[in-house]
Amino acid sequence: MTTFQTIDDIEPGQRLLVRIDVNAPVDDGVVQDDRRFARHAETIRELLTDDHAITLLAHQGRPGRETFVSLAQHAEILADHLDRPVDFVPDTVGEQARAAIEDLESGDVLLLENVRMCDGELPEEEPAVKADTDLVGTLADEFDAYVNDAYPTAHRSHASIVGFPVVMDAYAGRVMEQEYTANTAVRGRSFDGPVTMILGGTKAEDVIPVVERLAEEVDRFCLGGVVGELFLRASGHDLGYDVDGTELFDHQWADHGETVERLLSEYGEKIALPTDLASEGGAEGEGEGPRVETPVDEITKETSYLDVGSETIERYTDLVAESGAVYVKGAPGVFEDERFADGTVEILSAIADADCVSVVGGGDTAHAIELYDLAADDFTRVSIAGGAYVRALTGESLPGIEALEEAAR
Ligand SMILES: Nc1ncnc2c1ncn2[C@@H]1O[C@H](COP(=O)(O)OP(=O)(O)O)[C@@H](O)[C@H]1O
Ligand SMILES: O=C(OP(=O)(O)O)[C@H](O)COP(=O)(O)O
Repeated sequence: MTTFQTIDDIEPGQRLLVRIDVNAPVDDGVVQDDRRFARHAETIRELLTDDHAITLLAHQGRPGRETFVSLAQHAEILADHLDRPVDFVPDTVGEQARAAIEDLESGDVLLLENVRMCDGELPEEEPAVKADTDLVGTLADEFDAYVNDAYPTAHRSHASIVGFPVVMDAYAGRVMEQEYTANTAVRGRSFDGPVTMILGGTKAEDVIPVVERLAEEVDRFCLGGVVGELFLRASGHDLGYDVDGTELFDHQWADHGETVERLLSEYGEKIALPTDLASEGGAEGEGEGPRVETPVDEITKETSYLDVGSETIERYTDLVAESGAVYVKGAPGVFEDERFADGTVEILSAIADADCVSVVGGGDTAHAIELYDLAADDFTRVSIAGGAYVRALTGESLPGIEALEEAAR
């Protein structure tokens, strides 16, 4: 039983603004198709059967990152999934966008430009503040109702997530409804065996609070990726520093280093850290060097480590094999590069083979399942969300859901 309205509650033939999340991996400027497109295509297809005119609003990356690109390619990928045209306009809130929206007829689908290119979208602020942005004020006038299908962004108090429900009728899309219900249901379940959580990826700030919030429910946390290196740094290793211009470690350490140190001292017995890591070998300038593994005790600050090593993989997969439930958020290594995919692929394969309840979350992590031909059916659930899914596990409320609930009241 949901406490918000869904697309079942919308009268046919409306002009809808639909927020989706097709934030996808980008490889050398090329946007990669992933499960998010397929899932949102299902919602859009369902809306089209009710003769709505649909304008899609979405984001990609964050300003300053390589993944911060236009949504032109996203429109093409969506069109392939829908097997019908999806128009794209390189504007979100200006005259060009408004003209394209006004031209829309029932059964048309239009995608607006990356909403994170608009002032007012990104800083996380209260819904009333976000409702007061030019973005919300201008676009709200063009539509009969707002649909939020962007579950993977439901944990962000951004204008396109929490602003529109303040000023117009707001409904949850199918992805939002199904992901929210399924992820919330995992919380509080009891399992036949220890609960293991694999934590990795780059967004350490989304993952660090999970250790404390789930310390009661989870028996052991197996860390990898950037978050693993930050915990190794806290435990006194010469690791977890930005090298070669990366911007992954030092700012997250500055913001969360003290928390990581405290978590390690309070929950250390539950936290498994890598004992070896993999990096690129070979002399500088030689091109793609081979994978080289180094025990963490011999590691130096000057090298970028891109995967957990074989000894760590064996420890983690042994823990997985004896688990009653395994949750995953974030990849243990840079699996997009085959040399550094062992940790991610072997740990995911061990979970797929284990006789346990398994939930894998995170846009990038879920992408690894497709990239390496693992069967999604071998997992109990593959969520298209990362940060939002772990918050659902911890019982923390999601601003995007709260906004829909408030609109329903
Ligand atoms: N040691 C590492 N250094 C840099 N990037 C890493 C490392 N380990 C994993 N990653 C990257 O983390 C990404 C996933 O991070 P994140 O966005 O936090 O997870 P998700 O999207 O699954 O929620 C992967 O694409 C992977 O390349
Ligand atoms: O991909 C996303 O989150 P995820 O990496 O937690 O799955 C969402 O699109 C949110 O993006 P953000 O973490 O840049 O706000």
